[in-house]
Amino acid sequence: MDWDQLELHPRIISGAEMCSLCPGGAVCFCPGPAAALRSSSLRISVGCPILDELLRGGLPAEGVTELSGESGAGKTQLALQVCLSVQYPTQYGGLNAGAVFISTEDTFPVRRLQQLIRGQSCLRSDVPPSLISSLNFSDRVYIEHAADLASLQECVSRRVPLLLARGLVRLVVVDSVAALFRSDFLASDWLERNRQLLTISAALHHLSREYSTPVLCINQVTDVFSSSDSLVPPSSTGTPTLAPALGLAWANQVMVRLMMWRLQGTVSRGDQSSVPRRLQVVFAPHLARGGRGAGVWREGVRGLTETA
Ligand SMILES: Nc1ncnc2c1ncn2[C@@H]1O[C@H](COP(=O)(O)OP(=O)(O)OP(=O)(O)O)[C@@H](O)[C@H]1O
Repeated sequence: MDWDQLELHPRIISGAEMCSLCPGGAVCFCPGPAAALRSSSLRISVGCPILDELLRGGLPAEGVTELSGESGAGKTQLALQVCLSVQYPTQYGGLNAGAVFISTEDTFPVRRLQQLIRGQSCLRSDVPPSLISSLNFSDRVYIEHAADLASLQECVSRRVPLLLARGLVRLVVVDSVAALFRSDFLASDWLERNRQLLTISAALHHLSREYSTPVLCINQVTDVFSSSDSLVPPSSTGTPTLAPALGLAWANQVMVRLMMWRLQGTVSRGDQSSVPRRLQVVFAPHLARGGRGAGVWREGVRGLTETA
């Protein structure tokens, strides 16, 4: 499969003048993706040099980045990893601050976070061990639960701004955006659903802009039966194909879209094995399309070397 030949997204993201977040004369909530990237060349390392290379340093330190993918792809694993990375000083790819993790579906995976914290000295061999052991990682991950849209709105408009204003956090993770929109609306409510989507995304953009903070939104995928709409084959033989959930109304609010999915087979390393994954850049104003293989290990998500 030549991944770069995939028809990834219908819209064009090219010049500094084009704001992909506010198409068609809609009310503009944002400075546009290129402006957001111009204002800061800072990136948050995702904790692995191979994946950072794909992302030209990591996640942009401003704007809304979406990570979508099928269940079990490793989206939450990568998001947790970034919640730790952001705590390092900037020379190690962090922003020297904590993260707020808004969980909308499952209970927050506390034990897995603790395992990832213990694995930092293995994952982050670029960081002095004394620095790793001096950081109280778990004290700087703030967990919020939002079981419905009203709670999410309350969270992003009241509690999260307090954390940001006090300088306690510099990363907002929402895991996941799709869950609430799937549970709170019937298919016939699409107009109200889109209105709520824009309200939530406006609040997230406001947080990002006001506090110079990156927002990472986890999204799920839906089956797509038209080949022209499809983004990703779930496997080499797979039909139907998969596309991020929530449609174009949401896609147009996102500055960077990444996808992650499981491939077939197994990769091994020492006493561990993993289902191989792929992290793919679907669109981003500063990145070429491309992807890298990855595995989920005890210490976290790592890109695979070409020979792995
Ligand atoms: N301790 C661990 N060691 C190795 N791999 C792990 C560990 N914990 C989880 N994983 C891997 O991560 C996968 C789950 O990843 P994750 O929870 O990030 O999925 P997801 O993409 O967020 O899925 P969903 O949309 O269902 O929440 C497991 O299926 C397993 O392969």
